[in-house]
Amino acid sequence: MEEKAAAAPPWEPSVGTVFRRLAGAGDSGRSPEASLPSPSSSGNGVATRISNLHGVKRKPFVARLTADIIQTFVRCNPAFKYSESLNPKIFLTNPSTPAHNDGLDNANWDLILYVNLELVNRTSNRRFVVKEMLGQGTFGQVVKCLDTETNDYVAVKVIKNQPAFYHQALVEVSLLRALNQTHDPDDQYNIVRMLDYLLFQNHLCIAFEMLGQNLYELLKRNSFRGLKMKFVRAFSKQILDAMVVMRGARIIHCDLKPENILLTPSVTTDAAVKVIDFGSACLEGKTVYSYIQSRYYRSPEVILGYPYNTAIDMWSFGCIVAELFLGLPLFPGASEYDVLQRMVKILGGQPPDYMLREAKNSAKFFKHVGSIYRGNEVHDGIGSSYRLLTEEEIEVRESEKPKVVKWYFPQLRLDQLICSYPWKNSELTETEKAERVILVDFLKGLLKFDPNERWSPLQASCHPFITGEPFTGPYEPIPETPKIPIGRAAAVEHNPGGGHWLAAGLSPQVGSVNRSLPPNNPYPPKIPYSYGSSYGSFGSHGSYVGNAGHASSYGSFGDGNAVNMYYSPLGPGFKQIESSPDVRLRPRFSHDRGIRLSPGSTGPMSLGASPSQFTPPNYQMQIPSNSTGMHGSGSPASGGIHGSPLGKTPSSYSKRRGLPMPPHEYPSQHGQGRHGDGVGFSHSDANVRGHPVYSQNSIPSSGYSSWRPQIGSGSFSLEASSSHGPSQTFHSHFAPRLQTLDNLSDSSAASTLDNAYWDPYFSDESLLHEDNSLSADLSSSLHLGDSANPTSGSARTANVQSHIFMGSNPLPAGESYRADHFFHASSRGSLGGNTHSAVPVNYGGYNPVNHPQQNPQIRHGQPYIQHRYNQATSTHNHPRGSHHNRQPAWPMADGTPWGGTSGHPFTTTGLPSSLPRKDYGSIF
Ligand SMILES: Nc1ncnc2c1ncn2[C@@H]1O[C@H](COP(=O)(O)OP(=O)(O)OP(=O)(O)O)[C@@H](O)[C@H]1O
Repeated sequence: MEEKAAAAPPWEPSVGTVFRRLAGAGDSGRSPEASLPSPSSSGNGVATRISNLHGVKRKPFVARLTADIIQTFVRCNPAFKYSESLNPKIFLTNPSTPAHNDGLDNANWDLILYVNLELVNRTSNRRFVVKEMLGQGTFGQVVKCLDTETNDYVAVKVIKNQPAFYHQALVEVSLLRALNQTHDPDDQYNIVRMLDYLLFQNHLCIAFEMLGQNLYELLKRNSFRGLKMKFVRAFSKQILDAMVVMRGARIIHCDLKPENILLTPSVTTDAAVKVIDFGSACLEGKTVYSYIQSRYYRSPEVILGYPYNTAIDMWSFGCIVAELFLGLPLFPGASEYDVLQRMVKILGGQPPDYMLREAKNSAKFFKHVGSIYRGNEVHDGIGSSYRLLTEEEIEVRESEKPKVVKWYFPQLRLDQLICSYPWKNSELTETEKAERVILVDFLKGLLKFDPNERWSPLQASCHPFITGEPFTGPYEPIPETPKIPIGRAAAVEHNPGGGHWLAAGLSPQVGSVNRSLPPNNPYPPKIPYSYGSSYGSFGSHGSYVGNAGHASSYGSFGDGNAVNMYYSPLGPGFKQIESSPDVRLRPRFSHDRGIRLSPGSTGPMSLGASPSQFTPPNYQMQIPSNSTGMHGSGSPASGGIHGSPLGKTPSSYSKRRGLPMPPHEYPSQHGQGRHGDGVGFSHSDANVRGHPVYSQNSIPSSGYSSWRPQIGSGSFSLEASSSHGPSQTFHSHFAPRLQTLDNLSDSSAASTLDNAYWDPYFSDESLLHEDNSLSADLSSSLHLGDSANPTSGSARTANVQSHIFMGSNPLPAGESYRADHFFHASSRGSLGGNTHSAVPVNYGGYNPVNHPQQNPQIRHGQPYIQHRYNQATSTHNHPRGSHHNRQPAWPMADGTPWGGTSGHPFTTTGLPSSLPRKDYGSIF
């Protein structure tokens, strides 16, 4: 070779051998050797060595040393053996130190996830290969996974291995399943699709379609400058569409906020979002928890401890819309008091007197300054008998200053705030001014203090801000149904223990009134219209006493005389997944499927006080009154926890927000979340919360005698009746068919509880001694594959016998929602011009949920990979090719930036770290 090289010109490859093109893909049909020079021609054996590597030489050198390194090694050394199991694991969970569940979980009961771990649905053998962390929330971790069945990426929520999380996640599964399959079967209404759910290593895993970044991140990326009006409108409309469907299904989301609105992948200029996270949701009429919604988005009625319904979501929605425009939260209070005073200042009113008179927490925030005369109530606060306490008064009362933070925008009324944004001398066009006037009018309807006056999603959908119709003056929605004010139809008693009893049948909804369409009803009867004032059981403060393996839902509903209680998340028809993933939580009672009260029973739920939305209150009714409680010191429900173990952990907080976690933001550590709310925290309340003991005197003495849980009698039985469930006619096409079930009580149920029923820390060993009879019979519509946990015995086997209650198709045969494009991103919404292809508002046949069909493929297809919290770059290409790796919709594909307001006063790229966005009140 040296000779040849010497002979050849220096710029020319010597023999065309080593530099000669090797056999490759294009050489098909030729043997690799055929394309090589013969050893004799090279004369130096180089080609021989090359030919020995013919298996790998087709690939670029870099590939051979990276992606094909194993093959290369094998070629070099046939004795080389590769085993994936020997790979060092790339852990995604933090901390990744084994602590529970035979080493599978960390100290937070999170499954220790690592790259390429396969989450297997044992029933279907569908596998989800973990790829990377997407986010961490209250319930566990959300990871991006490769669905080996479809070869698409999906987002899998891996729920913590804790009973309360598990049960609440079941509710999420149930509600989403109902929404997806029954109410939005064609994926038109901007609600996230649930693809599968399974049980893996004692963790409930829920697979969702993969979505993009959330609206909070979007605002953040826009330096909190707010979005262009056209995007505000487009997103508002889409969220409203989802809310119309949710309300139709009587589902209260309970945690609407920008973080739970995710962008869908966008390949066009259209901006599309979907609502996620039904982990806090409940059915209207089965509202159980009083401490719900994230603080900034928390409605006045929730803050005040007043019965609530789907109107609380409308409040949150109003906050979101304002935030999308302003770029900053409208009521970023550091405590509930702070939020309230911002509401009062910005909106120029206060909650109506009837609400303040009846709400449990009124005295924490308001001072009664005069006699209450019926009919003398002015809801805007003028002439009210109540006045918001000053900070000084709160301080005197609570012995500590209320938590308040400075305002990040001028203290202006809503209209000024919107119309003068960005609050410096900037020229607005006439169109912009007019658009803002419409937006203000829109927001005013959403942010009405009185939930009975607050617009419904359907009413809001008809507002000119959404429809693009000419705005001729303050919008007057057409009434959807005769109003039965929340709370007015029912007496409210204050539980001496701090609980809040909604007496009188638990539901003020008079079914018969709402069963008929109002004569002037402008809407076709496709959407339920009568739930506005229904709320049913107002079990506001169930203390955590554990959840012995039953879905935590119960609540009540009824019309007039009947009250139905169920332990099922979806009420009757939803047979609880009998077994929790953890054997400790397996059910002990067979009455879990439902409890029906006898007609006329109007007993309140026996609820103590709990700050947790997810506090399962049911067993409170079954714990002997002399019980000292079973919260061991290790139990999250014990002591200072005051309720639920569903604590937002500091880690999840900081991970999601990238913000420091102030001590008061640790509800699970310090008790009940409320604690973090400064004035919202009541010590007396706290003493009651979390007390597991059923207390007779916590039940109002009068009027409820017809219903009592059978405590200590060896049974837990309630009379059943099939005649007073809500009738089918009560629900329209969208509504879940709340069928009644007979014989749901079981008098053979045990009456006593031991730690295994409720104490998440109860020893596994104890359970080994127990019989297996409680292994659930897992054959039903909820198929949770058994845990792959090798320790899973039969007792752990969690067959699920669950008939998730599904209504029928929401639309009558032959009817379908219009599929017109409702939103065109390229359009410029302008006043009165109807330039954004608004749905023609035809009150005679208006369908409020017209949905864009512009990107059907993206609703089903997989989006680009958007990293939200770790912001890491994906190393995993989508297996299906480039169209799955679309760029994020940032800016819009047509180059339109999201924000459009110049001269925004904020230069920060984030909210001050001292300003946590929420206190996770939705959980606690
Ligand atoms: N379908 C999805 N596609 C992409 N990312 C998702 C999806 N669902 C959830 N995520 C990500 O995971 C995060 C947590 O999800 P989710 O809100 O459902 O959990 P959570 O435990 O209920 O959270 P939170 O604490 O906000 O209540 C979300 O903020 C989002 O970033």
